[in-house]
Amino acid sequence: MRIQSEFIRGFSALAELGPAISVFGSARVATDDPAYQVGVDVGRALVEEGFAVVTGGGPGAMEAANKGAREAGGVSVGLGIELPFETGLNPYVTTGMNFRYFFVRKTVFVKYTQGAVVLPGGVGTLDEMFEALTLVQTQKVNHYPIVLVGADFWEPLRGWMRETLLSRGMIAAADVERLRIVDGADEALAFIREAHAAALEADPEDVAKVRAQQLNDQEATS
Ligand SMILES: CC(C)=CCNc1ncnc2c1ncn2[C@@H]1O[C@H](COP(=O)(O)O)[C@@H](O)[C@H]1O
Repeated sequence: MRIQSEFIRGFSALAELGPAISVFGSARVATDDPAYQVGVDVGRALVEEGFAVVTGGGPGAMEAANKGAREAGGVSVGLGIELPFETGLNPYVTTGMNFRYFFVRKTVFVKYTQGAVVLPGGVGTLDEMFEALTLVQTQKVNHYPIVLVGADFWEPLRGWMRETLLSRGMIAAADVERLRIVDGADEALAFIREAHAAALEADPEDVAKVRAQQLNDQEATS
């Protein structure tokens, strides 16, 4: 019951959200780390392109993206998680809620956004990135660009996916190529823009359908 009500709360909180992009990344990046500034730039660039920014609402890269989004006057969403060591939502979140369950929260990230920008991070970031990739690979989610920012950080992972996963037949070449690696906010935005435009072209009613689906879900669960 608790799980169900958390899904409902999450769906209701974001039902009216327009086009949005998730930003995942390390909770541990310090504000003076250059990676923090990349997060700020990503948040700002997404808002300037017309997207709401959705993060885990915590510190580090999440805070950076929320800061950029908020400072650009956009919708800055934080889907927080209740943890034993309470950190709370960062101060740049304009729309926030806290989840008890990571898996509910992960569903909400992918369901209510049209793509993901992934900044360098640890297991939490990898979990979110692979969740999104699994849903795309299995076509549970379509037209969902995933862009990894920071070639030096991400190339070794993609290399391992090619050399080990692909060569042993555990993954398709297309799945590896789905992960676009870029450097910096401008390149990340260019890819998201291109992918979003392609999605709209493939299905011009895409955004409208996403909206309608969200409203249906909300009605079905209320
Ligand atoms: C300093 C610290 C560990 C704070 C934890 N506070 C957190 N607050 C919100 N989301 C989080 C937190 N830790 C991990 N996550 C989730 O996992 C990702 C970061 O995990 P990591 O630091 O890469 O592995 C984020 O995208 C976020 O969605």
